[in-house]
Amino acid sequence: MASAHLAKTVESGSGQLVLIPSKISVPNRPSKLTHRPRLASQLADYSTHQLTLIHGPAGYGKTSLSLDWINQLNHPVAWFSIDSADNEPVRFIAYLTACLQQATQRCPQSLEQVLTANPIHFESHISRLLMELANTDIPVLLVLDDYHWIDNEVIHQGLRFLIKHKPAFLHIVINSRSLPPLGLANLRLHDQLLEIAPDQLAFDEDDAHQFFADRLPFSLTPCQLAPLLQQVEGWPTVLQLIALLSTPDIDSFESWANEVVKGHTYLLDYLAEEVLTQVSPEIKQFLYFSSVLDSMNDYLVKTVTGVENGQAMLEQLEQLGLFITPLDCQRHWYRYHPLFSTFLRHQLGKHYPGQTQTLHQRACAGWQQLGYIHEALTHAIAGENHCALTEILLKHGWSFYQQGQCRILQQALNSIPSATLATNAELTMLGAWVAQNLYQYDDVENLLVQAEQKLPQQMPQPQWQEIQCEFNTIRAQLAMNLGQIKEAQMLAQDALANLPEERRRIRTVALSVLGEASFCQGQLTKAQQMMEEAEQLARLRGASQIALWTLCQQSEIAMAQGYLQKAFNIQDKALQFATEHQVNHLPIMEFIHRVRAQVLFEWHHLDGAEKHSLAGIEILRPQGEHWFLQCYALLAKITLLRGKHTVCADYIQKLQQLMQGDDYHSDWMANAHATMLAYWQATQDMAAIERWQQAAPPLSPATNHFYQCHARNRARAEIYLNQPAKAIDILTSLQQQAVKYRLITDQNRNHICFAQAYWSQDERELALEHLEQALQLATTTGFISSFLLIGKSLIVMLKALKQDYPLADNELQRAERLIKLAQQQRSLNKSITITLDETLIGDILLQADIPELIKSTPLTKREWQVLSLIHSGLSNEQIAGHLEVAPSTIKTHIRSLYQKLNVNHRDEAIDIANKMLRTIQGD
Ligand SMILES: Nc1ncnc2c1ncn2[C@@H]1O[C@H](COP(=O)(O)OP(=O)(O)OP(=O)(O)O)[C@@H](O)[C@H]1O
Repeated sequence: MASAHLAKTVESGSGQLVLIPSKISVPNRPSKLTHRPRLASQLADYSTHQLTLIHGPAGYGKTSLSLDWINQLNHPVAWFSIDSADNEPVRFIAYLTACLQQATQRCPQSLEQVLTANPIHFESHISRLLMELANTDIPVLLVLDDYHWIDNEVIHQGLRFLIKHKPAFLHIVINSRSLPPLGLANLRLHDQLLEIAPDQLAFDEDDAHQFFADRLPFSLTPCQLAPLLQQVEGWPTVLQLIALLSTPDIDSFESWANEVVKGHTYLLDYLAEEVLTQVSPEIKQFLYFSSVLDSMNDYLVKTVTGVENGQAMLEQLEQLGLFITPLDCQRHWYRYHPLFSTFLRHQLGKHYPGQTQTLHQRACAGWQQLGYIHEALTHAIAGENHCALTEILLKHGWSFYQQGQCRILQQALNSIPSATLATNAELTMLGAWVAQNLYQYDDVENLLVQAEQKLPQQMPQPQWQEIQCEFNTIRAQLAMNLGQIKEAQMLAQDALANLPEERRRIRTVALSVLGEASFCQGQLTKAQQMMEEAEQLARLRGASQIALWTLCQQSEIAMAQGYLQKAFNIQDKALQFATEHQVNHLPIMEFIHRVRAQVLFEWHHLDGAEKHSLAGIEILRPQGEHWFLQCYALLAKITLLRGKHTVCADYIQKLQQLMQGDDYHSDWMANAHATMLAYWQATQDMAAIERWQQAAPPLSPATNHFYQCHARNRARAEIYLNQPAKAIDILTSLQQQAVKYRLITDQNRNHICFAQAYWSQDERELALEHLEQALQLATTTGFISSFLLIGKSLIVMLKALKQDYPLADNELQRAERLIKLAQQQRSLNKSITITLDETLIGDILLQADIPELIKSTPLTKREWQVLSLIHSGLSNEQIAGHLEVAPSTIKTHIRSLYQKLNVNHRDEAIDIANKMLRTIQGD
């Protein structure tokens, strides 16, 4: 705690020192002091040490920790709050004596002497003091708070003497920002020093959690707390500043915390008052100049600040507790606390305007000299050093790109004026690939067009043609990403025909574009071969982005072929590749996580699917929410199968919002629409389905999985809107194409849709035929979830299938597992959604709680039918029409039915049917 006392020596008329009582009183323990058990247990060991030293930068909680600690102890405490004026030996010894006298009620002579005799001999006075204090066995704690004010060697020497000769009952505690020269190394060596260092003083998550819980009207989750704590590196004063002025709701808390962390004026003022006032002008300038460095060593600080003794300066800053941390055991590398850095940079701008750029340029040269190119590039950007930027990018840009360092590349390229960039083909291509990689498609075309206006005049025609081929390959990839298959194919073919053999990297890209185009056109085998070849070439050239892209494509092809296990294994390869090449952060990794989530979802590994969808979102967070569409669609389907209505509704809303404002690739749209339709069906939102149907995009030839998905969405909408015949028409042509192009996964999905359509049309036999074929294909695909999305009616369909068809063992097992899962599934809509069917009657009769009469006097087949139709909400006339009999016949059936069910009204009959069905439906 910085002393609140005025550092004034008051002398009475007699020349006696008058002591300020509050400097030797233990400060009041603040009521909301956070108890820190981790540190308390360390301090509990104090009596076995000669000295306790609590050291750390300003406001790190040294005083607070001591106050909390002594509050737990039952001992007398001699407390001395030191300030700048106490650097005088006489004054220091007077206060030291007085606080000990006050705590022990002893040594009156020493006090008398020190207050009157002037000058005194420091060490002999301490000897006298110790003699007077002798013969007591009550433990006493002497706390010297803010010892960093002392730099008088006489006082240090006296204190070393005191520490060495102190009696056992006395324990000395020193709180200091700097490391005092009190023989610490020797004490450490003999295990005589109990030391609480800055990294221990910093608040950890437990401390911070308790601290905010005592102060805020809302609680912070670990996810909110951890990043904040990381940014402030546990510095209690900053947390106090955040808590003190925080508003009563969590949203403004976060923005306020953010403001403080970025360098709020209160924090800057605190540091200016508490820290800068205590350092020499040379140190101040060194701090300002070196603040442009995120980490530093002797060479760098010399290069940047111009000092001759860089290492000695760094060690001195550490010794003074100036928010500097060594980064290695040898203490060659250091860094400042990030908030202190912010503060220093602020001061640098204020006191040395115009100097910052020069310092960054020096730092850039320094890092380059040491061979750290990334750091050099950062400073070249900050120093707007165009020459250095161009030089570094031309020399190292592509290797940065291969390592996936697209963000810094983009920053660097953005720092070069666009007119300059356009005259450099290499940098333009680098920029275009970076933008395409970051999904900033508009920027790709802009960069290419600008260069096309300048470059042809700068070089011979053949060279320009070669460059244009490269430009067209980038455009081919872009067209592919935008779903313009023909355009992409044309550009890639042209590039391959005209690019020289030695341009291998770009030829590999063109090959992968052609592979993808083949895939989209239904040529799966050809696509697979091209992608494998492109993968090999990319691996040979160490082109990690292209290698990953081709692996993703291979995984998608395997999925389309129905080989989900193969797709899964390819994804493993991709994940392993990314780890080996340390490119797990690349935007393309979202693709891998997404396809992995799709497979896991199909296999009903919902937790795994969720994990990978969330991982995909995290990877694309810097790109913005637009790119979350696919992962949101997956998460919506997962929550739908889990029966989590509210969460699912949230995701559906997000999908709708994203699609309102943006244009997406057909693949993305089709997946999102499929999810939305499944949700509307589950919630029986027919109006939404109708609206979707009216605005649905037109059908395209379904040569690939996304056009198949799109057409199937149309068929699904027809089924849900009770137009199964229309659905069957769409599905029939869809299935023909799926068979023609060997799209097995789509065939599997189409069969499921067929089954649903025929079932709702009461075409039981055809429905079961398709269901059986779907089950057959599922032995290859491993499908579970696509079946479950049918909802509860899957139960009765599968029971009927089991009864009517001799199923192979593995199909039977899958059918039984599906029935179980469908029964356990929580639906979004709590109503009974399955209908009474003859297949279910056997199951129903086995239930314990059905009316006895049904068991003893079973319903006839007709009566079951009638009960089923009553349950479906049909009137007597409608039932008669449906069964093609006279209304009077239906009345007779109903009378008999009521008798057997022992009921008098229609509602009661419906109620019983509901109960019976619920036992089958589960939920
Ligand atoms: N255990 C704690 N509980 C609550 N607040 C704390 C605690 N430790 C530190 N703080 C907060 O941090 C601020 C600084 O703490 P403290 O004065 O103890 O630091 P210091 O290291 O002694 O500072 P200086 O270097 O200026 O002497 C306090 O005013 C308080 O708001």
